[in-house]
Amino acid sequence: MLFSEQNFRRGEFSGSIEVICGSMFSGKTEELIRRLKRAQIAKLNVEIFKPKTDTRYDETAVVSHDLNSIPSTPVDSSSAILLLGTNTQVVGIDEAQFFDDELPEVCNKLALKGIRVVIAGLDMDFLGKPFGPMPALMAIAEHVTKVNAVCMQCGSPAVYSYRTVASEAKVLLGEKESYEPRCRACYHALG
Ligand SMILES: Nc1ncnc2c1ncn2[C@@H]1O[C@H](COP(=O)(O)OP(=O)(O)O)[C@@H](O)[C@H]1O
Ligand SMILES: Cc1cn([C@H]2C[C@H](O)[C@@H](COP(=O)(O)O)O2)c(=O)[nH]c1=O
Ligand SMILES: [Zn+2]
Repeated sequence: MLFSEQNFRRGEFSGSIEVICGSMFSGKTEELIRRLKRAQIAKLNVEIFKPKTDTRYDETAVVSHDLNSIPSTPVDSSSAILLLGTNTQVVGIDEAQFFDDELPEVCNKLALKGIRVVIAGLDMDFLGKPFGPMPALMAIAEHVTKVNAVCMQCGSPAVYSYRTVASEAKVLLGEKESYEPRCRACYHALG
């Protein structure tokens, strides 16, 4: 399924929520960008948001590890997403794990206004625990897509983000210098 369709109910567009989740390097951002660019090609009004704190590759754009990118608006809370333009038809949100607990309700309000909401985020933190608002978003979504990276130890499908540096902080921005994707067996072999 290409997720480019709008739902119809009684002849009017109705909104929906799609979640793309997985470990680091699993292709979440690429899949988000792919769906949003298709919506732009379909001439829909698309607005894209990311947390202001995520400055890893760019202050404003959403950028994948392969440096595919799409312009976005950095916001410091989920409620700011509700201030979008009145003719917005599709909303994209990247790094959803870093948002506050109000994000699911914000997305629900957008979907009830007829907006298609596409969200990407880490389902688990480096400890293998559910990350921020992601479990609640997955619960209320019409569609959940879980993507896998490649385990850097054995080449199997990877669902965990293993932290390779000494830090217990839940939030530690980084890429390959600080994390590697691992499969279940390699992650639990404790390094
Ligand atoms: N171990 C890995 N497994 C899969 N992809 C990887 C890996 N390391 C680097 N990549 C690259 O990362 C890209 C995915 O980047 P991105 O969409 O930004 O991932 P995510 O948002 O899930 O962190 C892949 O297309 C691939 O080129
Ligand atoms: C596992 C984990 C990750 N992070 C940070 C590291 C990156 O900056 C982002 C994830 O980016 P990606 O697009 O999914 O590659 O999150 C973190 O702060 N804490 C963690 O436990
Ligand atoms: Zn492995």
